[in-house]
Amino acid sequence: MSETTQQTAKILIEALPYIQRFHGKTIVIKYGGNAMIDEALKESFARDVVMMKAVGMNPVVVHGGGPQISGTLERVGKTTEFVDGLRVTDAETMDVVEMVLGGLVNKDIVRLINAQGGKAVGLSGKDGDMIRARKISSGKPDVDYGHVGEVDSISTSLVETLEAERFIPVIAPIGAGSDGATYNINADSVAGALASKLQAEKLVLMTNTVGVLDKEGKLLTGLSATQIAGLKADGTIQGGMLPKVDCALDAVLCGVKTSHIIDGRVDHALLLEVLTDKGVGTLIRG
Ligand SMILES: Nc1ncnc2c1ncn2[C@@H]1O[C@H](COP(=O)(O)OP(=O)(O)O)[C@@H](O)[C@H]1O
Ligand SMILES: CC(=O)N[C@@H](CCC(=O)OP(=O)(O)O)C(=O)O
Repeated sequence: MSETTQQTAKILIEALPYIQRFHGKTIVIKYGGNAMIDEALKESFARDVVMMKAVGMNPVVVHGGGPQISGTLERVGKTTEFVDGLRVTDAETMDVVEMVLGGLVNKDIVRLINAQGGKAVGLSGKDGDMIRARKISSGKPDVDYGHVGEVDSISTSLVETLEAERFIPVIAPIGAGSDGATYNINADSVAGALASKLQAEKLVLMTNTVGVLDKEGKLLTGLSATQIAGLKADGTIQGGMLPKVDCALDAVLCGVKTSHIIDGRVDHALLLEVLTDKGVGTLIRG
């Protein structure tokens, strides 16, 4: 047998303990809009999700689509502003967010997963009364976030029903408020809250950096709550990385075994994280 054949067998067998450990376990994956770069990468993401399902895990996908929302807003001539990583969302912007996230982006991911042989079901947080949201305050007197919400409560019965029937839930981060309004929720926050409620084995946040970087731009492979507080205080962690580390940390503090921030621009990053010895990205500990 050739050396490469042996190497292939070694790589395959390396996955065995992970397949055994994660069999029947829920893994919540946040697929960020910045990681949806091209068709080939999106296809390999979909293949990874289907592979996870095929070996007995329960992947649940929560997706973003920030750049896709911004692109559509630009096309209709509407400016958009982020404050501390969250999009200020007036009523008109909310309509666009719901159309882009709940429609285009959601159905694109569903299509990709189904094309790989999975059975994906696209949902927004409104379906099955899954996500109840409440308006958040920016804490700044001059910034009204409008329709930006945070998770008030999550019902997991729909996700659990889908999991039991071997479907793969694909969820857009939109919630309904008890005030009748629709809310735009940061996708990382939805993924974190859902992972906590499901007591998931893992939360994997896929983004467009190799992980959390220090002041010199070097990858931090592991982070504790104390280290995160320090990096936030000195401005090393900022913008979109703020809600990401916050929800990754909240999730592990609420019982999710591990949270990971990984580079979604790398082909098969998800599979490498879940099924191999190679730690990729940043691991968040409680
Ligand atoms: N310390 C840091 N390490 C890595 N990225 C950081 C850091 N601080 C801020 N960022 C920024 O956060 C971005 C990731 O957040 P975001 O753009 O919201 O991603 P996503 O769309 O995947 O949710 C990175 O591309 C980077 O510009
Ligand atoms: C309140 C808020 O900022 N919501 C996000 C929702 C999408 C998202 O989180 O997308 P990414 O994960 O691709 O950044 C937004 O409007 O962009």
